[in-house]
Amino acid sequence: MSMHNITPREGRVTNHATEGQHLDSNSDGLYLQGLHKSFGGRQVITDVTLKVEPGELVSLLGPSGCGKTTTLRMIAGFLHPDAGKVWMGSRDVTEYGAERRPSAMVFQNYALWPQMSVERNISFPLRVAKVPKAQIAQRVDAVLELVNLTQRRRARPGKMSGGEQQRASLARALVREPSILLLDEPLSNLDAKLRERVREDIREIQQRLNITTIMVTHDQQEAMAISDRIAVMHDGRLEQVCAPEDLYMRPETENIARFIGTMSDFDGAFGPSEPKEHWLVRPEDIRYASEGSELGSTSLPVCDAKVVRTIPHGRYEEVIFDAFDGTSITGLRQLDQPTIALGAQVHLSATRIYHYKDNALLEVMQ
Ligand SMILES: Nc1ncnc2c1ncn2[C@@H]1O[C@H](COP(=O)(O)OP(=O)(O)OP(=O)(O)O)[C@@H](O)[C@H]1O
Repeated sequence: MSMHNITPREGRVTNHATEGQHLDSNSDGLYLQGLHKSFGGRQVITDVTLKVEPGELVSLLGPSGCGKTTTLRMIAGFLHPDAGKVWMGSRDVTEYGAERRPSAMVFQNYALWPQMSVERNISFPLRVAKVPKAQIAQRVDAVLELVNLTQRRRARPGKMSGGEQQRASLARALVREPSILLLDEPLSNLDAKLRERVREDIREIQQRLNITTIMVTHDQQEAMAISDRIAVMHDGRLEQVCAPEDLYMRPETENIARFIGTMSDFDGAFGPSEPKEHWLVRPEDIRYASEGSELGSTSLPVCDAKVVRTIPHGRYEEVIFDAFDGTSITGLRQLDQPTIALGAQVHLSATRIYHYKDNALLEVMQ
């Protein structure tokens, strides 16, 4: 990637329409090979192996404390693994410090220097690296344009919005022309509305530069919205690495099934004289019929329950059922479906159910 050749395409970030011009990309792939890390005798990363293709955006997703940041810091070169290797392109960079790696990181808190203008902040890494002045000016201009901050180049971080600070921090990482971009919870300091816009901006820039990117997040919607693939971590291990839609439709472990979206426990039987079995089910897959009316044909298990709560969400409402064994099951009612009274007794079934044993997916029935 060559910053001074960047010709922005149409988009919210740049507002310049020069569609059709492409960048040369020297984006590196990333390969994490069997990473392990312990702190004070406690193992926090176990055998993390992950291959990221050049130009791909992969999110590391998982609950707090699962090891996402530790993994990112080992990729960046701020932390040395106890075992395993980090490859960038064809180079083993495990023994390199952060400054020798072809990667750059955007920090969660932006880490901008308050006393410096945006352009001084952005040019800083190049001044430290003693890049010739004319080249610095060119590269800073290009990257400011890329993140749409040209008009704000003389502003200090304290006078900028959260979104602008985020873009300045992204620009400071990109001005080094890294071949791998590392994002540590890049949107967590922004309010909900801005977060959606900035995440689209990040994706657009990432795709325009075709730069290999690893993003740490605990926000599944964020990961779903912009990732090519999502790597889900649990307790220091990678449990599943796949496209966002596969993660939702086919969670390979019970941990992930319960972490992504909503899953209810569903104890149902295939027939009146059949034993009950334990399943997991998504709200949109629940079907209900009030006592005395037919559920329609279903080959999947059925159980009895009553409506205990409805939660409006605008276009639809969540319906919370209590099964008679005490479990709570969440279903949905679209606004064009008949209303359902609190306390109503219903039969429940599902169009798709998941069966797990010892955390592993055994079968999906539909
Ligand atoms: N320098 C350290 N010394 C001791 N323990 C650490 C250190 N850094 C991380 N840990 C521990 O390692 C585990 C993984 O932490 P890590 O920050 O990687 O998780 P995370 O998934 O990024 O969580 P969060 O989303 O809360 O940032 C946690 O239990 C944490 O307490």
